[in-house]
Amino acid sequence: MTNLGRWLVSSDHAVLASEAEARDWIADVLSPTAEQWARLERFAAMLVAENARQNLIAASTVPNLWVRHIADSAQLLDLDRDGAGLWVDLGSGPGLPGLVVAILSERPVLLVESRRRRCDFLRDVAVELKLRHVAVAEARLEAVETRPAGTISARAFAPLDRLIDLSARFSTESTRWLLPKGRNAVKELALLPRAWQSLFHVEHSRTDAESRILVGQGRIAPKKRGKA
Ligand SMILES: C[S@@+](CC[C@H](N)C(=O)[O-])C[C@H]1O[C@@H](n2cnc3c(N)ncnc32)[C@H](O)[C@@H]1O
Repeated sequence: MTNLGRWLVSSDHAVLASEAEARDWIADVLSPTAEQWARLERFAAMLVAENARQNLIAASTVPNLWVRHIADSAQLLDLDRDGAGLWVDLGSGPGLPGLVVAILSERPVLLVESRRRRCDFLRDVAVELKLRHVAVAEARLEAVETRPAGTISARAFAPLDRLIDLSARFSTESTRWLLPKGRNAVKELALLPRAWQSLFHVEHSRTDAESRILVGQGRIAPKKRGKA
């Protein structure tokens, strides 16, 4: 670890450079069972097929699906090995990272997604892959009933201060925050209130040399709002 500004940053490591490397990394680090591999393959196939019907992932990323989406999601599990309790994935879209987490672990997972067609896909995958520990909240996050989250993840969901503000009510002292934030991670972190910043450190992404993942632990009090 090194210090970058006020934050501890994990050591740099080689990024996954090919689809084969992404698969090997998942196999080596997360040791999926044969059944989990089969589910992961089926999810990948369903995602590509559904992408022809609705815009779920950029077409340019399909040839690199395992690096850009599957391993990119799976790396969050590696950062949460001792995690427990409900995993809440905000703005799950096609289940990235939420469905990958559900396939590779037995953690109960709540996928929060406001768009109906995306929720239809999430439910179809959960039924087809018999992921009984997955629930889909088809709603805006703002309308989802508060419950304690063991882990909160959000990929490409909202600017950092907004996503934390919207989801703070789900956090407890033991909540782990896993927020892939691309190239602007440190900049976004620097804009947070100091009290929030201190809960986070910065990890390098395995899938993009420039991308970072904000990893935090603890309860964040939602901002106080005046009466409308
Ligand atoms: C850019 S997509 C990212 C999807 C997925 N996490 C990924 O990385 O591929 C953002 C998703 O968040 C959903 N979303 C945006 N605002 C939301 C809200 N307030 N509550 C629930 N879902 C929301 C959108 O419908 C969309 O599917």
